[in-house]
Amino acid sequence: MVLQKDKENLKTLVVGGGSWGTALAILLARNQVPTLLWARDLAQVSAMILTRRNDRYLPQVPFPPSLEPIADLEGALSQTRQVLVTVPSCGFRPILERLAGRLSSHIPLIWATKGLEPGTGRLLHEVAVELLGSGWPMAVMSGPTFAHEVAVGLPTAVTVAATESEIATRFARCLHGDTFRVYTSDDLIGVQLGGAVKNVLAIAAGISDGLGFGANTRAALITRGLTELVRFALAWGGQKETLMGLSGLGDLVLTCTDDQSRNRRLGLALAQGKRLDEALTLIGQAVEGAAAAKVVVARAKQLAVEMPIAEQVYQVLYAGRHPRQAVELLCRREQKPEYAYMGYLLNEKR
Ligand SMILES: NC(=O)C1=CN([C@@H]2O[C@H](COP(=O)(O)OP(=O)(O)OC[C@H]3O[C@@H](n4cnc5c(N)ncnc54)[C@H](OP(=O)(O)O)[C@@H]3O)[C@@H](O)[C@H]2O)C=CC1
Ligand SMILES: O=C(CO)COP(=O)(O)O
Repeated sequence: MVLQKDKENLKTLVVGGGSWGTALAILLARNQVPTLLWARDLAQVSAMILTRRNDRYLPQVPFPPSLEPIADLEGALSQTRQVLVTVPSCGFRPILERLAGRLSSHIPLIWATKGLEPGTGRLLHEVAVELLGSGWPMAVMSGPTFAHEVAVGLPTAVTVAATESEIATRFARCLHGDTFRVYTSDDLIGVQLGGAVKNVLAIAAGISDGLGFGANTRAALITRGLTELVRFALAWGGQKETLMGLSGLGDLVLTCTDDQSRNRRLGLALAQGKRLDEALTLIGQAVEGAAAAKVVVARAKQLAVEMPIAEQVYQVLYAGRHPRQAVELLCRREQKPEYAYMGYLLNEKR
């Protein structure tokens, strides 16, 4: 149990001043958790101190009094009781390399990043274990959460999975409030894979809608996408219940169906004939599914898991396949029983 007094003692450092880091810092501070928000760009930090908003990534949402933007990462670490990393997956290792050696061993590391390590395809907790050591208290939060909706206080629910239940419970209490609900879990693998793979599938949903296909197609993509996600996560050691929960199905539905999603918007732009680099520049924010498509497809091959939708997204992004042809190829796949993947759901060996 974390009392209000304890929350006030749980000064939290949010590392990453993008839309998600800012929304979470606002949420924590609104819950009376003293919160430091670090961004790598000094000019951005100075502007946030001056205007008490993040005009670059989350305009219109004022900072609560207990939120303090900060430019000195090392100085911030010396004051903090827990660290929440919110940079995109490409920045995860570099940030942890800066934190390692400066972070005291009892300070939990939590991240809200959704992705695998670009290049290696490793889970982010594997990167964290490599850099901080295996006994380090760590947790990941994930779920259906658009930053703006969280920042303005619309009701939202997430999952926090941790190496120790006490870490998850303590962090959950810091986030928990009238409009924010946190469920805890011990399935770090499942929670991370849900967040990483849904981004790839949201690109597929965007492509489908951008091509003018209908609600039937979108529902089929989400459902068959979930099948791929479950197969992949079970083969990796995740738990099926996790994939049916907020960090799996919940986030998949959210991201595939609403244009607040940057991954979905990437798919829409590709379907309209934009090149990948053009579309990414236009969106101008983290689009994790673009990097995730590469490593998810490579990992699926290693694990001998079929992921036809992710494979087609990869082909459109990196092999010049026309989006319309990708959809045709998916439809023309050999006929099979819907539950051919049931062995995975029952945790049977293939
Ligand atoms: N936005 C959302 O609704 C949600 C996002 N997420 C996840 O959160 C993560 C961050 O996304 P989000 O905040 O939306 O992204 P944004 O594009 O809004 O912001 C990215 C932020 O990360 C910073 N950054 C980028 N690379 C590095 C790096 N190498 N080192 C330090 N900082 C870096 C950027 O700094 P600069 O401005 O200087 O480039 C910027 O502050 C992603 O994994 C995303 O999937 C999860 C749930 C919801
Ligand atoms: O993760 C998110 C919602 O849960 C944000 O989705 P996008 O990164 O696609 O914008």
